[in-house]
Amino acid sequence: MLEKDIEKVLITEEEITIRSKEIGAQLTKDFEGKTPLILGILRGSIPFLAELVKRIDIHVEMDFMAVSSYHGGTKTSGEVKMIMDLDTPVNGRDIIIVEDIIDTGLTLKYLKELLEHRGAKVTIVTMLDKKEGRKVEIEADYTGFPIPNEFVVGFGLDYDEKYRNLPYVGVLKQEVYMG
Ligand SMILES: O=P(O)(O)OC[C@H]1O[C@H](OP(=O)(O)OP(=O)(O)O)[C@H](O)[C@@H]1O
Ligand code: HPA
Repeated sequence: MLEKDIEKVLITEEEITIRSKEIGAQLTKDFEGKTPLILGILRGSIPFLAELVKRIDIHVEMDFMAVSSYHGGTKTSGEVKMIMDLDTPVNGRDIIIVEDIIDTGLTLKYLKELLEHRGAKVTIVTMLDKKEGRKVEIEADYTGFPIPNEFVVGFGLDYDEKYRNLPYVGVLKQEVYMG
């Protein structure tokens, strides 16, 4: 049903599962002896976060923040808005931010600076990295997949709040944007 709107699949469900296991194993090693706070950024990160946390074999805590830099469609507004903040102190904590994608970098730069300002030690994990989209300098510590400069949907990523529930990452057919 939804598949009819997809031009091409960029990353399959199986590839995401395999990569999540690899990153989870790496985080398990790198954070051994610590209890990091896994911080999911709503809403897009949820499917990837769910894959990833199952592969981390140390104690973690989980929390969520919601910010928004997109007002629907495929264009960024250039400004990041806080929608839902943490209500616990993070001073001195190891925080692992989990994101679905870094594109312009605006969202993560804002979040990283905010949390560091509050005294946290911030590590960034992203499922996708669209390097050509960058407007500000920010790098992930762990990346699932680099992707080309195309608008993608699926596995959490939306177009106008739709397609988040696709079990893979893909590119929409042009006619979908034309309505
Ligand atoms: O690097 P950037 O250009 O800032 O883009 C990345 C951010 O944009 C999307 O979120 P969005 O604000 O659309 O919210 P959502 O997760 O609810 O879709 C995505 O989930 C990232 O959080
Ligand atoms: O390519 C994208 N797709 C969906 N949401 C996004 N937010 C930033 N880049 C993207």
